[in-house]
Amino acid sequence: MAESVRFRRVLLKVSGEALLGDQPFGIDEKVIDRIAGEVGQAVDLGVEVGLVVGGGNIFRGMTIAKAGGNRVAGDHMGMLATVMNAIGMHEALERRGISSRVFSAVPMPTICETFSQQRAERALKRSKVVLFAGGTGNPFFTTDSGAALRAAEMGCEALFKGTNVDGIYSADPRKDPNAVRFDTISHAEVLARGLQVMDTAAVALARDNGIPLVVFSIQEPNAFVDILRGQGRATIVADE
Ligand SMILES: Nc1ncnc2c1ncn2[C@@H]1O[C@H](COP(=O)(O)OP(=O)(O)OP(=O)(O)O)[C@@H](O)[C@H]1O
Ligand SMILES: O=c1ccn([C@@H]2O[C@H](COP(=O)(O)O)[C@@H](O)[C@H]2O)c(=O)[nH]1
Repeated sequence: MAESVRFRRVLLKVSGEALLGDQPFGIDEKVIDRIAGEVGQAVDLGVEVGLVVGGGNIFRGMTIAKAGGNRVAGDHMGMLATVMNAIGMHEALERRGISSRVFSAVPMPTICETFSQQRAERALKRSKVVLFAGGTGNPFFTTDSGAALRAAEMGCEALFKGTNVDGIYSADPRKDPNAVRFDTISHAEVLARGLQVMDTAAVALARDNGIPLVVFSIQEPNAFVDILRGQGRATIVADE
């Protein structure tokens, strides 16, 4: 009999920064291989997995904007960074024999497929991991928003954010040693308190579509699968 899991279809957002490992830039092959393996375990549990990888290990548009440059051009570069990471993750999955497809919000047909909800749906139903690259395809957004958008479009039961911290705190735990961690919190409270672990647009989109958020440390080996099994450490964001 199939093992029971909390969700049957999820969107996993992995922050680009998490792929750095010990490096200052780019992708640590050991890290991406471990994450690919954990995604494969989720598929083996019968979970349909959509995957969004951020671009923070390569480029963020705000870097250019803060230096007085053109934000739109910077965001275009950031979106391309997310495509690079998606291709890297696709390779890592395929090396492990985990079938996956890359759909980009920005058409680049010689490199990967252009996003189509219908084709992504068919791929998920066939137990393929679906990588959503290029964020929303628009500047002034982030991959958190892209992940919330795809989670809504694909009818995901939860949006997992795998990041460098083990949940949502009352303040950024990397800056405030007195920050207090939440086990559960509502979307409304995350927004009202201005908690920055995910961007506001993403939290609002998840709230409006009744999608719970699960914030956990992707640095913690097996956390993703443990949480799917009803164990593991995470902050759950859900309506009261
Ligand atoms: N209230 C909070 N609770 C938890 N983390 C917070 C909070 N406020 C800010 N953060 C910070 O938010 C970060 C999460 O964002 P993350 O690094 O995953 O960025 P991202 O934009 O999603 O991904 P990328 O690295 O691809 O740009 C954490 O590392 C944490 O330091
Ligand atoms: O919809 C989107 C998604 C992303 N961007 C740009 O890409 C970078 C990297 O994404 P992160 O979410 O920060 O990892 C982001 O900083 C934006 O510059 C975008 O423009 N639109």
